[in-house]
Formats: sequence, structure tokens, C-alpha cells
Amino acid sequence: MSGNILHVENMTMQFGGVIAVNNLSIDVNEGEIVALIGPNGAGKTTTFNCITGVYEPTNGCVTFCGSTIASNHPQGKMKKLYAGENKGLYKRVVSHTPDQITKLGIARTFQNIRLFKSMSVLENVLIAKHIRARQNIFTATFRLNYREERKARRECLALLDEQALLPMKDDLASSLPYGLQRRLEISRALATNPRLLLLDEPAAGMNPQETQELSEFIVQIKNKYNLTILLIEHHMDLVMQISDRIYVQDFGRLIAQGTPEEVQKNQHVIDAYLGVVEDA
Ligand SMILES: Nc1ncnc2c1ncn2[C@@H]1O[C@H](COP(=O)(O)OP(=O)(O)OP(=O)(O)O)[C@@H](O)[C@H]1O
Repeated sequence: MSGNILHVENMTMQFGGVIAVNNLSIDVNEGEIVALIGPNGAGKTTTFNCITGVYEPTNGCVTFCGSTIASNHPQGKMKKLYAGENKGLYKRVVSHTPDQITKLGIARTFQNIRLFKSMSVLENVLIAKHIRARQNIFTATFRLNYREERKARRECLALLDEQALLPMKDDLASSLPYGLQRRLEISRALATNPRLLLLDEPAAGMNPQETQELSEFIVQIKNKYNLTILLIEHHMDLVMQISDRIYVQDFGRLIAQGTPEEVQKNQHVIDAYLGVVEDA
């Protein structure tokens, strides 16, 4: 393992009166699998949304591979707003769109699988691949990047082969069984060549055997594609088995962090989360 790849510093995300993420600081080092766990409504998905540019954090800063990708605090750079009700005003903010963040090397999957259900398996992966392509409306219209398109297609077919999805390449995404839809969603994320992969409840809806297979799959893709992984998950077997470190969030705040052994023994975590799971 080597240096820091993701640094989240004092990040807060407020929706009106709701503080979904409260002064959160986390670090992820290259090559690690890090889990973010906590009860329902703890702020985990909102944390992912702030890291991936879906939301601009109300406060705090996110750094990826040493570059600031979101910043909104008094020391932040002043930016002029050109649209919206605050047009013309200056704001202390640095923010990127989700597409820009994907291009920088962060990919994610969602709690509820988000595929283009009426498109084929191959088309789903090709669309993700195009986020990284050097296309514009002109080159796309006149197909000037034909060589690049063919290369993208070859790479997507190879990826589907590696993920055992090649036999279904022409099938509609919606026709795949649930477990394979999850795998396709992860393949789409991999098609963008990420360095950091964020997985939001990848085992949701899976039985114990599928969850075990998924644990092995996550470790496999991490090693095969040299990934760093940050994941949100409620299946504690998976979390404890594959995580190098765990952060625990509750009511937006970080309440604990450490190795799986340390977190399992932490009384705050047992009270806020693990105890509840055992009793359920
Ligand atoms: N766009 C939004 N507008 C208003 N409130 C929001 C919004 N997004 C999230 N919240 C609120 O922020 C809090 C944290 O939600 P979040 O989805 O991040 O939790 P979570 O830890 O991911 O929960 P779960 O494990 O159930 O997915 C909740 O109270 C939620 O209702």
C-alpha cells in the first residue's frame, strides 16, 4: 500500500435543517479497501454524493490524488456564478461535475442499480467508456474518431469477457438476473478506468451465498485493475472480511474508525449500529 488517494476534510452537507454529513474527515490510501458503515440515514450516500460532485458540500474540502475536487470554506477560491438566482455574485467554492470527476478517475455504483435497461449489455458499457473518450459533437457526427470507437469497442468486449458477461453482450440489460445486473453496473464503472471505485451497498438484496461471491469478486477486481475501493455496506460479513479499515458514521458524524477487529469491539459502534443489527 502507498500514499493517500482520497482526503475528505471537515466536510458538512446541510439540506435546510437537516445536517446529513457533519464535519466528516476521512482518508483512503492507494490499494486499500475501506468501508463506510452506519445506521440508515447516517449520511453515507450523501458523503458519496459530495465526493462524486452530485452535491457541492456546504463546508469542507475533498482532495483526490493531491488535487482539490471540492472545496467550500472561508479559505476557498472565489468563483463568479454565471447562472441561477445568485448570478454575478462571487462564491468561495471549487466544484466539479460528476462527469469531470469520473474523468479524473473516480467511478461509482449506486444503491439502486442504474443501468440503461432498454439497451444491450455491450451498449451500457460502451456509453460508460465514452465518458473517457476524446469526443465532441463534430467528431461524433462525422465519425472522425472511428479508430478510437473501434478501440473502445474492443476494450469493452474484453472487459465483458473478463467479467463473464460476454455471452450476454447483446441481451437487454433488464433481462439479466439481479446478480448479473450488479456485475454489469460494476463493469460500467470499470470501463471508465478508475483509480478509485466507490460501491454503494453492492450486496443489497443478495443472499448469503451471493454476498460471499461478491466479496471474492470485489477483492479480485481490486487486484486485477489496481483499484482502491471505498464501499458502503450493511452486510457486516462482507465488510469485516474484505475491509482493511472501517469508518463508522452516525447522524452525519464520524463516531469510530479502525481495523475490522477494533471497530467490532468499539462500544459506541455496538450501541449505535452493530448491536441493533444483532438484535434485529
Ligand atoms: N437531497 C436531499 N434533501 C434533503 N434531505 C436529504 C437529501 N439527501 C439525503 N437527505 C437526508 O440526509 C440524511 C442522510 O441520508 P443518506 O441517504 O446520506 O443516509 P445513508 O447513511 O446513506 O442511509 P441508508 O443506509 O439508509 O442508505 C437523511 O436524513 C436523509 O433524509
